[in-house]
Amino acid sequence: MNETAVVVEDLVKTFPTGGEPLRAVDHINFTIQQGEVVAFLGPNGAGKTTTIDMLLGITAPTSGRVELMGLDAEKGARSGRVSAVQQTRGLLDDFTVHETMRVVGSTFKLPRSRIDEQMRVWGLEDYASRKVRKCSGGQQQRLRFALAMLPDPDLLLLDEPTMGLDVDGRRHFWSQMHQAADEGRTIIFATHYLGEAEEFADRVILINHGKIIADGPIAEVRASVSGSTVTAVWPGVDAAILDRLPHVNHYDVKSDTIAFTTDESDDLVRHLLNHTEAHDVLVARTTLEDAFLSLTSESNDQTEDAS
Ligand SMILES: Nc1ncnc2c1ncn2[C@@H]1O[C@H](COP(=O)(O)OP(=O)(O)OP(=O)(O)O)[C@@H](O)[C@H]1O
Repeated sequence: MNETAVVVEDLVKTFPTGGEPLRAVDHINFTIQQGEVVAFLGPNGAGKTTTIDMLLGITAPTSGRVELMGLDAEKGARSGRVSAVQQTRGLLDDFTVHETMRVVGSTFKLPRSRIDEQMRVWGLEDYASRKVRKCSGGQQQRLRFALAMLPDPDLLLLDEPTMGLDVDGRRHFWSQMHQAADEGRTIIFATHYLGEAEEFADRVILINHGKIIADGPIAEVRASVSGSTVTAVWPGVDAAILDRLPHVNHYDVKSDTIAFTTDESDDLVRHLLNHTEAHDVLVARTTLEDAFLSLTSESNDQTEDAS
């Protein structure tokens, strides 16, 4: 059964500024099927949080439509089928950890056993009676995860979920999310950590300046930035020589090392070693990070050209 979890149609959000309104989300469209794990990637200010806030019904779209599990955003959030972990919101400072869990559990009429289980799963028992404001950032984040999982949601929306977590916390979080995904839940997360997207997501939606600039399986997005990176040590090489090299799409000079992107790495390596002074030549396949940098810089160029 492949139910549609999320539909986003021609979604726009503009914010007033002193002058020209700021279009934080600019006519985006996507559909996510139940059971997909999707990473929203994008540089600071790309529009990831604004998009997630519209999915959650926290921010009203300027125009366009959002549907979650067949419900509009607000009803989706109220139903308990959709849960969120957000960067800063969602906790009351003067409640203890256990009280917070109980209050949220009672709004969904959950049995005590479910609350105890999630306290255990997220390692909250050791500081159950601590006030939220006295918990560390990582402990508060664990509480947010426990609260999000409490109603056994079908869809999880996570805005930079592992920010501020130590290595153990991060590992524990992702192992729980792996389990949640294996159970067929849909997971959408915004992240700056390309490694997390690469390791965990089936699909990546790359956002820049409020627009989707790539959407697809990680391997496809990586491959859309064609070819490989070839690096070589070549002290004092002239730009005029680099400009004339065959088989090169693009190059960057960092002191004595030149990084080339190419679709024909074998031919380029052969040329460099046989016909030039370059040495210590290395070939690496394009990483998601290369794709991310290349696609965002292309879209920055287009935005500059348009303005
Ligand atoms: N309430 C608001 N009022 C005015 N501008 C806003 C508001 N919220 C966000 N913006 C602007 O909208 C743009 C997108 O912001 P958003 O927080 O969605 O980006 P992001 O991709 O989540 O960034 P980050 O990775 O830094 O968290 C930014 O330019 C931001 O300054």
